[in-house]
Amino acid sequence: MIKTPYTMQKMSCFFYLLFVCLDVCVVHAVRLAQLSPVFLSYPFIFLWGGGLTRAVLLALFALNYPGSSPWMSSFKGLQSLGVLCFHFPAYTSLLWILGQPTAEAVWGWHSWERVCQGYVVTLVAWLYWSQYVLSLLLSWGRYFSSLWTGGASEKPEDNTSSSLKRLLGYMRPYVGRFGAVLSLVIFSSYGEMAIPQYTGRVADWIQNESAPDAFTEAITRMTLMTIGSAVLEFFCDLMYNTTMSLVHTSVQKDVFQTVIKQEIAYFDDNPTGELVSRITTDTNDMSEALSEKLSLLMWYSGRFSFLLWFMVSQSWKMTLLTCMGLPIIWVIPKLTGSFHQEIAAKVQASLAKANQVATETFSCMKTVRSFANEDGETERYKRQLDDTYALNKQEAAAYAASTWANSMTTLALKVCILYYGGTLVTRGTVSSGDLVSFVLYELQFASAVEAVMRYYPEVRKAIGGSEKIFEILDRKPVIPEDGTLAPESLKGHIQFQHVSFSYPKKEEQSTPVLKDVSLDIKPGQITALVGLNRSGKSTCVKLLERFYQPEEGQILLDGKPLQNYKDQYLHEQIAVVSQDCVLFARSVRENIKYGLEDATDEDMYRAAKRASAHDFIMELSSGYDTDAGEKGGQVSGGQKQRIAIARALIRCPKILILDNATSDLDPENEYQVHQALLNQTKDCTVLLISTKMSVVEKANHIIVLNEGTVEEEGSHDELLELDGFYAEMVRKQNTGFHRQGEEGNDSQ
Ligand SMILES: Nc1ncnc2c1ncn2[C@@H]1O[C@H](COP(=O)(O)OP(=O)(O)OP(=O)(O)O)[C@@H](O)[C@H]1O
Repeated sequence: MIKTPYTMQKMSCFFYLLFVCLDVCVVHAVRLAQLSPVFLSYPFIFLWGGGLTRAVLLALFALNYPGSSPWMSSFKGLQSLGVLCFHFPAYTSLLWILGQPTAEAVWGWHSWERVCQGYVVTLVAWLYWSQYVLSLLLSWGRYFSSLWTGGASEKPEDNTSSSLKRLLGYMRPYVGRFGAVLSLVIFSSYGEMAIPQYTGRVADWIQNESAPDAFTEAITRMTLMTIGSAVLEFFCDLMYNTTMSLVHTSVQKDVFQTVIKQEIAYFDDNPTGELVSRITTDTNDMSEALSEKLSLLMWYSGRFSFLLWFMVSQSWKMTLLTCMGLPIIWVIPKLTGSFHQEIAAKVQASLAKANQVATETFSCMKTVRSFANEDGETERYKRQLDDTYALNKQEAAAYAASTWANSMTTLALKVCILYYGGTLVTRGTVSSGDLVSFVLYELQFASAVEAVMRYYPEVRKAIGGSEKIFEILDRKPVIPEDGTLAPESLKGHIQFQHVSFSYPKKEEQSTPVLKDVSLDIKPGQITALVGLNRSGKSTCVKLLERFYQPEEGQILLDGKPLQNYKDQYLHEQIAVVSQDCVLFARSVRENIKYGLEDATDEDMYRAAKRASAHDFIMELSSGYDTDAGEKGGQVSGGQKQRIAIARALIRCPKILILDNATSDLDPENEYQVHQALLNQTKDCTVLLISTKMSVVEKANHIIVLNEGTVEEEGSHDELLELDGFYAEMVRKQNTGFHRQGEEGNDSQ
């Protein structure tokens, strides 16, 4: 017979019904067989054999029935089948091992009541598997065994696990404090058990007033333990939060240190705001989550453990009932809650659409008015609001259902416990005080488990979020190894030999900025580098500062490759003052002595005088202690540039690079600064970059760059005589502006 999809659908509808019918038939057939004289003397063998027969027949049916559900033939389905068929033999065997009476269980397992009970147990087991309770417990076990010991876990690590390991690394120096916190958590959680425990004792005393001291004793103990627990909690919180602040500070410090050591290209690719957010916001979020949620998780875990312990010691049967009921308590509100959330999201989307209509209408008000369509727009808005109202009604119903389901399931569990507890009290297995204590424990237990389930994923998420921080901490800067050269005397002879370079770009193809550039910058001379904007002048300077590496060719300093010099030495010998020089939001003194903490005030005054900055600094409100920073600074753009020049000169560099350094100065000051600089840096190699031809014409040698290549070079006079690119630039700068028509008139 060909099975059409319709036939298959019908068959699958009947699958579970047939499954239950078959199970009932098998159970009753086994029951009849059990009564046969052959099996009467081997009840346990029969019990297990019956379970096996049941499992095999049901599995064969599940695997072969054409409309069988895929879940039933999956591992989880077969696992549940195993629970259904073998939980009772296992339970009965356990009773037998514990020396408990088993006759009722052995001969009564096929009753209707027991069969239904079996289905409930299987359902609870399935809920455990399908929820993350088990995975949560397992992953805890895995974490605490592998992380503290530093051992490798079996599975490949996920991000959260590796981030947690790193975090624990930061916590390790404070292991003593964490140990103390843990002890305080344990003692304080234990103290919290006093109220339910002694309330039970008081209930016992009410029933049986024969021991008059028992009441006073119970109340006294309860009070002392509760106060003790509160005091310990206070100290624990204090110690935990201060320790976490220490951890936070050391993470922040390390991130800052790692970022500052990255290559310059890294700062080109990562906006400053993003880097600052990594150091501040991300670390703050992580530490807040850890301080708040991890501490709550710890508290509730402590409470959970003690509650479980006390509940088991009170009555293991009632504890088992509570544990079986908990998954139902979680799952039903979760299902109704997710339905509510789904509708709430739809309501939000609908509201956003209504807002969009309003925004669009008001922003195009003139168009609406000129087409006299006010009523049309009002109608459109109303239609949108009607949609929102329809969804609102659904949301209200879903919310009510979710709250109702929540309280009903909790109530149902409590009623079950009270009913079962009541029967145990009637049988005399537990006292009524124990039942009171148990009910109070159970109340706290449900909320502790719920809190653990809520905070655990949040803590995991926060730890996983810290992954970005650790990514930065793990990043190795792409910088060639530091050189070893640091000669006592340096001539300052710079050579670019066939240098080609393009800026590293993440996605797009990078275009070459320098193409086969060869330059010879003679020691002790003034060399000017000129060219149109974006011709690559500043790039040459950045390569000299070793911010980037040439792709081809090499740069020599005194005949030796630049990368062979020590980084610190190089930056002491080469001082760069650029147009976009930045002063820090600190005093003028700190700015000039930047990076040279042992420089004397005399050195500072000398450098300031050479940069023509001393006089104006002395006139500032607080002299050298005036704030020179970007914000709130009292110094103008030109003055800032002269302070930046003083900052460069205090190092007595061998090579001075002025990259449009005087562009913010008026002609008078520019002349003064240049004159002072050139007079006082006689033994220095000076590389002068300027777009002003009047500035560069005094240079010993002029190199003209055009679109990343050397166009021409020579002295000012030689280049003028050549009448090429440089001569054209000089001409253009000396020619005034005029309108085209006027040009025509002029020529007439
Ligand atoms: N950090 C960077 N990342 C990517 N491209 C860059 C970077 N810095 C400069 N460039 C590009 O390199 C080219 C050369 O720039 P450079 O600043 O060296 O020219 P310049 O001659 O000094 O120009 P200007 O006179 O305008 O300062 C330009 O196209 C510029 O956009």
